[in-house]
Amino acid sequence: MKSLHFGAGNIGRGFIGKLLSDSGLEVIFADVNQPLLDAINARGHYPVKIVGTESSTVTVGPVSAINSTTDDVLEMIESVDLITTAVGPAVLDIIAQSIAKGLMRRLTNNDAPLNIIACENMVQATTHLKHEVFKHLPKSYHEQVEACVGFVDSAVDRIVPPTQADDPLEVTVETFSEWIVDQTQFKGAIPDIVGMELTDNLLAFIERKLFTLNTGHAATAYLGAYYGHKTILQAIGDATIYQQVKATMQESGEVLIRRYRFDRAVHEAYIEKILRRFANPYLTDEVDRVARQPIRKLSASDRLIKPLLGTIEYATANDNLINVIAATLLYKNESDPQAVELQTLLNQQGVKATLTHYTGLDINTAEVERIVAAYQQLQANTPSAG
Ligand SMILES: NC(=O)C1=CN([C@@H]2O[C@H](COP(=O)(O)OP(=O)(O)OC[C@H]3O[C@@H](n4cnc5c(N)ncnc54)[C@H](O)[C@@H]3O)[C@@H](O)[C@H]2O)C=CC1
Ligand SMILES: O=P(O)(O)OC[C@H]1O[C@](O)(CO)[C@@H](O)[C@@H]1O
Repeated sequence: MKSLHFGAGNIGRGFIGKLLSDSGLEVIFADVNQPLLDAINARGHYPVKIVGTESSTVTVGPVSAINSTTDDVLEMIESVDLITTAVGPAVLDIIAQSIAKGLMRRLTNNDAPLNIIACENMVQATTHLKHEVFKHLPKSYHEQVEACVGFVDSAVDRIVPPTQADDPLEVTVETFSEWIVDQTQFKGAIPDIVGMELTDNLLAFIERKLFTLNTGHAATAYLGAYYGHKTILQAIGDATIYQQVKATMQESGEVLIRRYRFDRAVHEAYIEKILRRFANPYLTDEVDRVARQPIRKLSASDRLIKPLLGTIEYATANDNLINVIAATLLYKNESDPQAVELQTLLNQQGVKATLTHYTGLDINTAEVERIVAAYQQLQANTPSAG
């Protein structure tokens, strides 16, 4: 079997590409980073360092790579058995056009089933990709694509920070990994991929990961930035932050327990495990990586506002979520375009208008007032640098 993976980055090489290769699939990466593509093709394999209490280095390959912006991708789509992505939610709309063109070429002479799995930190990312692909498909293709192409939603969980190694292909990953896919959305036989778990209740798993790992990680990052920490390890090692992160995850966890009837003790243990993952001393993860694109993370369907809306729905505690959202508004990073845009709007329109603009929260809700008050309190008590 042959698979095409869009995005030869941290997750692409460190997680999804590794699982596909470990399962015996021929892996072809599509990316826009030409030096990265050239390095992959020059060696045909790359090292993955797996770090935790037990650390090891494994070699992933044979692999090859093509440029995502060329017709090579269209040709590859004609013959592959599986497409996966890890490009970042915003890039899905870009690759959708290439996928649509590739499908049009494929379906003229190949109606074998093809499954597409977007592996992004985004709820139902593949369903979104499907809608974008269909925008670029003439209506005459819609029925055939619906019959032959599965767009499979997934939840992806492994912390993979940018490599610190001299070798640009080396990627360092934590021991933990979880890739869960919606088994009801496949067309044809479900590929047997080691580490790919099947479920018919994906939304519960997506929200469990988004509301626990990503919410907790965002809390660690934005509180870490506020208190002047550079790495996640430093931030989670700060007792003040640790307690607030844990309490935030418990608030978002209460929503999951009520919504999906999760076992309370099991979920508490899941939170504790994620806190230990954040404190992995072998993983060098930057606050700025986890805090990247704060506007995306303040959106209504993402890791901060979606759980907050759940606390409103179930009338449960949310003081810590409120405080983390306020800390997010204080996040500054001149090299992150979304962080710059956020601060610009705050300076131009003030907190309340900026908050409601990006989060979609109703300006008249008590939570908006409370976030503004928390923002002002944090601003007044900003820790001195150094
Ligand atoms: N890094 C992590 O720990 C985790 C990340 N994720 C998610 O995985 C996705 C990727 O994240 P990372 O691997 O960390 O990012 P990354 O920045 O390391 O990798 C993204 C890759 O996509 C490539 N790319 C950009 N535009 C492209 C295009 N048009 N066609 C093909 N490739 C293109 C980039 O050159 C880069 O190599 C994101 O949705 C992220 O939220 C999910 C779980 C863990
Ligand atoms: O990739 P994003 O959505 O910008 O945020 C990084 C998040 O992804 C992860 O890498 C894993 O989901 C976490 O480390 C972090 O919460």
